[in-house]
Amino acid sequence: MEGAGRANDVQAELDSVDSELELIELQIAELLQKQAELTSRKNALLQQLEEACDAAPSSSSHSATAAPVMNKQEMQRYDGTDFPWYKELERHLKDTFHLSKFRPLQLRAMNLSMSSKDLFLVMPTGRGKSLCYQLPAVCSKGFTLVITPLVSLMEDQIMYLNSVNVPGVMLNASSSKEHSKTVMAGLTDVKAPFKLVYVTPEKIAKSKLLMSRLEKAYNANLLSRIAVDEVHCCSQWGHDFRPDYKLLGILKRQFPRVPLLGLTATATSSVLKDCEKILCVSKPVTLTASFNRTNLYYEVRIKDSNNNASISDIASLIDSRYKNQSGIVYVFSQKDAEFVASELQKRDILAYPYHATMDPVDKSRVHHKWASNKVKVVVATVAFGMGIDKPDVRFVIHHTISKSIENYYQESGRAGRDGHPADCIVYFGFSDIFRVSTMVVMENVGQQKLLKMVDYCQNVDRCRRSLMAVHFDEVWDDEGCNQMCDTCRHSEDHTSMDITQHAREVVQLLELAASMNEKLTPLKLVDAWMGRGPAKHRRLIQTTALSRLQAEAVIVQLLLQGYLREDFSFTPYTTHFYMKLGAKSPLLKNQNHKVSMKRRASVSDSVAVGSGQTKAKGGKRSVHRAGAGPVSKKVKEDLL
Ligand SMILES: Nc1ncnc2c1ncn2[C@H]1C[C@H](O)[C@@H](COP(=O)(O)OP(=O)(O)OP(=O)(O)O)O1
Repeated sequence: MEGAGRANDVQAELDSVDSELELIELQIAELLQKQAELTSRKNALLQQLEEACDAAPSSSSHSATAAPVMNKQEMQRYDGTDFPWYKELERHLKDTFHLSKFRPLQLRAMNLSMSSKDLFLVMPTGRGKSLCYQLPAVCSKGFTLVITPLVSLMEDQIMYLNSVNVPGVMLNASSSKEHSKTVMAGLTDVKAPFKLVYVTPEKIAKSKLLMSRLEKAYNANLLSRIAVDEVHCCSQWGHDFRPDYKLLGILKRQFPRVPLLGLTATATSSVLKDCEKILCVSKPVTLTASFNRTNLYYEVRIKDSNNNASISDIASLIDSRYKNQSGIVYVFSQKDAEFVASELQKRDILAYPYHATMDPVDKSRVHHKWASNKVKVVVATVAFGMGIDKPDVRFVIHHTISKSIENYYQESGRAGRDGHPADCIVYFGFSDIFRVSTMVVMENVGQQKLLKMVDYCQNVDRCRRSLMAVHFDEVWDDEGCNQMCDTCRHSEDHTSMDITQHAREVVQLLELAASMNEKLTPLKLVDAWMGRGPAKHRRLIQTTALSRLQAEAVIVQLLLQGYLREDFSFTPYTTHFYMKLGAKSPLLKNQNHKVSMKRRASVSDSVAVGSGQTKAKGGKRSVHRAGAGPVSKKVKEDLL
């Protein structure tokens, strides 16, 4: 009797906790709604502020704190060609650097820097930041001092400058005495034997001799400009803090008349504020290029457990939409690089593998053949990245998802550097989530970042650009996308599906497994739910009628929404992943609680759920047999 009374009490308390949790859910939903409204209001206000500033006269009496350093009209003046140095800039752009025109913001940055303004330039990787100090260096008296964190970056730059006959030298911890002596002497030589002098921040911090030579050069007006590459390294809030960068404030204190140019591909406004203080520059002009690559088309395709089907799909794309065009297929592992390349070869596609453990000679041979268009496709791990600067890459296909959206942006961003349209397609497979998890398990926020990538892939109703933009502190809305992603092209093509009952079944299954002291890997969970597990389970649980892809999509959704979570255990050889109940799973006990997911309406259940699947432009789907025959004679000859 007493036991029954106690059970009633517990049940009553549980009900009350349930309703409180439900209330919190509602409040969270309301807060999220409010956040969206406020963000949109904030953007509208920022727009109004910008317009008001534009309308104000340039010599306005705004207080220094309220007004931006320069208004839009003033800024646009620096895009002009009527500066005394313009002809020289243009001549060297063509004759020395062999480039036909400036890229967006380059001329503005150069004009500002040549006008002796201090400048922070935030531009995505590969957009041409270096030219913004290299070209002014060539057109100015004396030399430009460049602070770079890595010796390898310096070496690349010097190699490039030598190839275009621009004298550049570097000084770092491993420079020989003789070399250092020559460089030090050159710094005060009025004939300016070097136009660019690259040094590490440690050199500035530790070499008194260097500082005294720079002082002499400054007094002789030979130090024309200071460029601080990877300027975000100054700030502890940046992602790559370098203690020696903290000491670079000495440059502006010692050489106040020399314009400073800080360059970075990644810095929020608070990081830049911090850099401003550390470098002792007062109110620099900040130029920020949008990270939105408008010429890239983003698409997600669902990969089922049959790996060969996705390879056939990739082969079909390369054979039709990308016929004779250059591209990269990114894979997860070295083994995958070999496997996928050989499967593509079997399908008559000349594709070379590339990964970190290959012989360096083979690596550079593959790189060279690809760069010179003798081979169109490289199947590579992310080791194929640094220094890849081919302009005409028309497609980057990810055979496996990247470990974060930031990584995906970088990797896929190797497409379309020439500004012409190019495609970025990622194949999203359920089991890949857990393969990539093993790679990021030790990283600080690795799992969270991976789940954001999964969310990007699972999404069917939001512009893919807008999902990426959040990671760069930017707003790229659906209009800015211009139908250059699959969700914008199919904007009406999704419905909401109630998955509450499915969620309850999955939770019941995991509870049953836990009661039997069994751990379920994600794949076993799907198997068991589909009635493919051990017979003892099948008797006890409600199996699902969903297709495998649907079942996987529901489980991914439950993982993203926090009804499930990943758990892992380590052996000396591998990491095992298991599915566990997540923080929100108790909410399912409440009969009024609802869980839903969005899905593509037009995609047949047997093909994909939550997929961005679209047909290749040529209209063709996979035409090759899975596991097709041996490598063709033609490909064999080309491989030799
Ligand atoms: N105006 C231009 N026209 C054509 N190509 C250009 C132009 N300016 C630069 N480039 C090329 C030169 C390089 O091959 C490539 C990338 O330039 P680079 O200066 O290395 O980029 P970046 O400095 O922004 O990248 P990172 O962040 O990797 O240092 O772009």
